[in-house]
Amino acid sequence: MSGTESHTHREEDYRFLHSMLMEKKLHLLFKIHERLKRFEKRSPVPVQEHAVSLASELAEELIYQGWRDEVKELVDLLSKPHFKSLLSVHDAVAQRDFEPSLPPIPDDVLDEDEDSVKIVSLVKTKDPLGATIKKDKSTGAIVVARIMKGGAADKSGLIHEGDELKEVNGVSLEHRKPKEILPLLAHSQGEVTFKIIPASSKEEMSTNKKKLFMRALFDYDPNEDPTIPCKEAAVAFKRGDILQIVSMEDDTWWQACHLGDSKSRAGLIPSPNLHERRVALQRPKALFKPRRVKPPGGQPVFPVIEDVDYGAITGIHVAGSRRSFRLGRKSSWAREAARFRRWSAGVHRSICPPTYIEVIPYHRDPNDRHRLVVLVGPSGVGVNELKRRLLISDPDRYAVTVPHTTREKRRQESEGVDYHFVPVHMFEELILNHRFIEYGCYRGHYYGTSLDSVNREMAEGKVCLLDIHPSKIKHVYTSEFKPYVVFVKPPRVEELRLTRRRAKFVCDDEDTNPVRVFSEEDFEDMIDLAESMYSQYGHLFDKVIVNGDIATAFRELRADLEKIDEAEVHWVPTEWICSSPTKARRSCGHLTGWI
Ligand SMILES: Nc1ncnc2c1ncn2[C@@H]1O[C@H](COP(=O)(O)OP(=O)(O)OP(=O)(O)O)[C@@H](O)[C@H]1O
Repeated sequence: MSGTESHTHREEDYRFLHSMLMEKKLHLLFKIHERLKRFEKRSPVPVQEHAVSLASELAEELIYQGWRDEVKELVDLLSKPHFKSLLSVHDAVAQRDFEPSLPPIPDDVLDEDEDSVKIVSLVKTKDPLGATIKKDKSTGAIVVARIMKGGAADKSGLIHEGDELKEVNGVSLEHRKPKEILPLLAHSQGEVTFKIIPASSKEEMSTNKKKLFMRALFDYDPNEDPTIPCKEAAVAFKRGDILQIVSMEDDTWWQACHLGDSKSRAGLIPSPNLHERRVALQRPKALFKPRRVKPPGGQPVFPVIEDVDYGAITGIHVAGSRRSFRLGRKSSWAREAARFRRWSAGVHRSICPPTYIEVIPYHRDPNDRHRLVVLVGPSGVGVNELKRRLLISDPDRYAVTVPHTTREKRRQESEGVDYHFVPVHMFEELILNHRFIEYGCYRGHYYGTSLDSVNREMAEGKVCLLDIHPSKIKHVYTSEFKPYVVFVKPPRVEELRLTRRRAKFVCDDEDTNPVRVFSEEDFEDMIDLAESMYSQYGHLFDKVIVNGDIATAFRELRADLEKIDEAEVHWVPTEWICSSPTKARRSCGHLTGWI
């Protein structure tokens, strides 16, 4: 009370406070509180757990002690129902009988390499467990999506959001859909046993960087590297290999091992910084020296010409088929300019070369859309021919997009089959809204392949075959399309001569001879262009098919596409699946700039 005086100005307040603090009940409450606190500190354990039987034994004993008043009183006390109930509650608490009885953990439940697995048993009442589950898109695992406050799962404190469910009552949940699992839970009565990988242990794993994978975007051979600190400690790899990164602590040399080889010792690989520095130091080859060229009869211009190799009209399709007029258009002037483009591309690449891209496994659900198949290659190499053969081989499986155009519909053509015929203003609106993957203008008319046309085929459940210039891959390099990029490469010139003897291709309509055979120059251009495409965009290619003998190339392509479609795991860029960048991606932040 002395402490309160300065704060209480009014007499009545003071009196009220005084009477309250002097209240006997309040003092008793404090005493109880202190007792409980002391009691808690002692953490009492029951003296024994069978007070009920002890009391009845005692009562029996007492009977033989003769009926003295004290004995009689004690026997009366012990036989009172309230007292008996009190002892029985004591026993229940002492034996922790209020908790559900759980079955013993089966012996075979833990695999040796699953040391982070947790077995959780809950007693299920009629009420639901109070948790929702979902399938993790990237891993295919069943994970706890939400825990409802106050539900059985929440009260148990044993299941948490993000936990991966491996088994329910001994039934494996692998390859199961959430809707197949719910009945499993609904029908369980009494105890439900879960095998769980706790979310916390998964986080630990990722912070330990045990599960960080990168796809190599360049070839590395330690035997050719004079700067490697120790050749024996290095790991060789090829472009496209998946590496498990185990340490990024050193700025110059990372540590990694090949996918599936994690049990063996990790080795050194060049860090992105090191590889970039090295490439930047390499001087562009003298072979590709830029030259000023003059267009025929025109002003001398600096030869930066948009898409000379591909013509100014990339992306013209006739019902999804390319027209091969591009080679035919080439003049010696255009050829010279193309050479400059190759040189400048080489210089540009040497400034920011591709190094690694973080990837994660994507488990494709059979109900998911097929991946988009992108076919790229130099003009005339046979992309169209391969696409045609795929379509004929299985028209129910494969499809191509219907292009848009602003030109007049011809008599034999149908809307939505040969083209989507649209007015110019609509085409330009689609351009402004970035709805085209590729578009161009030819003889005063627009032609283009839209994202919507690809989506349409994919939504039909078809494997959509898209044939675009590699510079346009970036428009479909997203989780929505998950493109699988096939590069069709010409064989050596001798084989081209042999295989293309009878082949003809469609040239520019303005050409005197719109359908003509390949010339030596065409072969040279095709090989040159393939080389520059590979060096500039090779990091985006998932598969390279050499189109020498057409039947062999077609068989290889079809088998590869079937294999991809059936594959359980697809290693795809992490950013297609996860929205938040990991530490690793932050350290390779320039990766997104590559495409
Ligand atoms: N492996 C091959 N052997 C023989 N001829 C081939 C082979 N591949 C393609 N051809 C033929 O070469 C010509 C050009 O092929 P195609 O039209 O498929 O090329 P493309 O890559 O689609 O070129 P563009 O994009 O310029 O149309 C066609 O006559 C085609 O039948």
